[in-house]
Amino acid sequence: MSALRTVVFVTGNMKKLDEVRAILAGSVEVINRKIDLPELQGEPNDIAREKCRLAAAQVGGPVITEDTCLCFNALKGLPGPYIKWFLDKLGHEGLNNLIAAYPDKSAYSLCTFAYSAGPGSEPIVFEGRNNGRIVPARGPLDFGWDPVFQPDGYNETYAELDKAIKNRISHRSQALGLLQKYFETLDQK
Ligand SMILES: O=c1[nH]c(=O)c2ncn([C@@H]3O[C@H](COP(=O)(O)OP(=O)(O)OP(=O)(O)O)[C@@H](O)[C@H]3O)c2[nH]1
Ligand SMILES: [Mg+2]
Repeated sequence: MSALRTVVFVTGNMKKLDEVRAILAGSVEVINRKIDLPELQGEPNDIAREKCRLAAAQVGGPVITEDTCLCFNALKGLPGPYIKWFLDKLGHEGLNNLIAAYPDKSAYSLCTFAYSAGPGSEPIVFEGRNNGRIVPARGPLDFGWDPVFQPDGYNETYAELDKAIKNRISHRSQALGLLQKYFETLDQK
């Protein structure tokens, strides 16, 4: 049996790390470097690539990074990559209030993983997206905006869903599925 691939995941967010480890369990071993990387402003894809370039330079080897957005359709995709600061300042109720004047409560969670083979090596990105809607907070409050995001096809918010179900359907697991496929192509070379 071949040894598990090992990757360094640069993130300051231990909740992300837990989910990534759970989703990749048995296929990839994830080592964490806890660096809160500066983030460029702009489109999610560009933010994800730049974050990965910085991470590869700091670590001096192959890395993955991840950037998560929560996008409200009524606001044409905002707060998007700025959700961390909106959540921090406004809280769950404030996120609901942002779209109170709009009948459209639909939203999507977007996760962009980026992989760089090392310093100077152009990052490759893998995107996962899950559609849903913004609801008043329900469920445990231990991870970000999970209590206000209800994925399509479910009566529960991400926070209320069993962790195994969230990890099967989430933005994060879809993006990681693509990353895993990419790693498989590398293994075949
Ligand atoms: O309820 C949630 N369910 C999720 O599945 C999820 N994934 C990320 N987040 C939050 O959304 C912002 C993204 O910002 P972000 O991508 O810059 O992350 P971060 O700064 O925390 O870590 P990192 O940039 O060091 O990796 C941060 O507030 C994260 O806590 C989530 N909240
Ligand atoms: Mg961040």
